Amino acid sequence: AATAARAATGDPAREAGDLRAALAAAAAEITALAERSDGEAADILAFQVAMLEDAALAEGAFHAIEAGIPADHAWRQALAAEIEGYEAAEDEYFRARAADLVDIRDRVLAHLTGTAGLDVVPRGAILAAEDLTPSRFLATDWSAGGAVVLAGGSPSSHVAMLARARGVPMVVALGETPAGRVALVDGDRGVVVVEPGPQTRQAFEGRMEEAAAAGAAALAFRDRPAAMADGTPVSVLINIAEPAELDGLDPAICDGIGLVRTEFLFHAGRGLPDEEAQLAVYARIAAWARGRPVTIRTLDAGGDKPIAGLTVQEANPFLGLRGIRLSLTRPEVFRVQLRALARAAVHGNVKVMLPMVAVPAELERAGALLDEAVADLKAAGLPHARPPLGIMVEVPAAAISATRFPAAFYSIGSNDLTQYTMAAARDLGAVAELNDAGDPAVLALIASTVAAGAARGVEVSLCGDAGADLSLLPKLLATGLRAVSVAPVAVARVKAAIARC
Ligand SMILES: C=C(OP(=O)(O)O)C(=O)O
Repeated sequence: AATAARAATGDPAREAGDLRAALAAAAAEITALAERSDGEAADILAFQVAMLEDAALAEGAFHAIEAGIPADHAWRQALAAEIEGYEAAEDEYFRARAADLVDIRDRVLAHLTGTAGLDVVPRGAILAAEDLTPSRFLATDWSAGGAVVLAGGSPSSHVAMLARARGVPMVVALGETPAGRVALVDGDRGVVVVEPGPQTRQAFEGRMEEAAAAGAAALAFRDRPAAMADGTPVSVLINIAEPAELDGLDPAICDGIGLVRTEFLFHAGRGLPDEEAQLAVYARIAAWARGRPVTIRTLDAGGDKPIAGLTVQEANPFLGLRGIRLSLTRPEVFRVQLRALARAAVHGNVKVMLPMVAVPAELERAGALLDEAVADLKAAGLPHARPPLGIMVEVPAAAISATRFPAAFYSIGSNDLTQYTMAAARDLGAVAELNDAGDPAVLALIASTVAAGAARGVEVSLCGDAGADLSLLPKLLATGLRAVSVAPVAVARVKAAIARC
């Protein structure tokens, strides 16, 4: 939130009004939080509300606005001076208040820049909870840092995957959380140290420095094409779950986008997105890649990804009406997405991918609907192209007999393929050990999919989290796999690991 851009109105009266509204909204938000808190947390929040309601805090900002400075800049400048003052204080109590001011600054900025509604996790804070939904995670601004510890959950759940993609340290299935206490979160080892002593802190800081150094060394690989030790090229693509992940990212670091999860469009809480709204997003993503392939997955709702107005409650949601099954039962919704994708195809190298395909008839029916959408667009004179149609291989039935599917490409969804092969739900900590993508049974299905791709002469990539598991990469490449799609933050270290294979 502290860095989001805002378009200034150029009118000091409106800018002042916007700042007043943002101050009031932030105060109301913190008051509501304080009402749900107790102890020290409630005291800190009450202090923040008092600061916000003190007219002196924003006085400098309102003067700057009168002089023509936009509201967000004026507020940032005014707070910078205050924060500096507190940071320089002799008294430890006052120094500690600087963090509260940073929190207040960011909340008000979130309202000014339209990212309000996002919870801002302050620097160094750990979110402790029983569990966390993917949409709640996405509604939180992690740009300042922060970590998550969960009493429940599982390392292969969607929320864990989102945290990995954004580099947010998360430890799950703790049984209980250290709420309200000081802790160190070690996401690499899955360890939380509560009330660490000075030696533990020092050792931890040393490891953080080492990790930063290893990350810096891997960075040298990020901008080059990936190749194994003997020079064999390997494609490294990226996965994204929302277009904001592309902001500031250079497409030259990857060979394209191997997976765009489109669920974010349907989570916005404004009903199902229409064709124009979808087209705008897909076209933007396609154009970003500058000619590189962009594989957009059709809606993969259901399972642990419920969508209001679309999915239904089921006893076994992972085995139910999800992915392509749901799209085929709601053709009026599916058609809108297919039309938007065909229209976006003129903006770049778009490929369309179907999730949860179990039988060839699903691919055939989706292909017929895509053909219909293309014919309608042609009749309406709208620019379009027919994108190649491929499938996710994530149901064992498809992996065992992939050659039966006349798909333009295969993309192995190792997260779901693992849960279905091992019969171990990806969101359940109790069976997390069984949910192992490196199990020989899962690797055998990956190898058979790679062989099917070779037999049919179509591309095979892997877009599940296994692709970024450095200890698993050598085994994946040993199956003949030559394309992986990983979170943007993982590109450098995956390329570095491929070079060691
Ligand atoms: C990439 C995958 O899809 P998702 O994690 O979005 O279900 C997968 O199952 O491996």
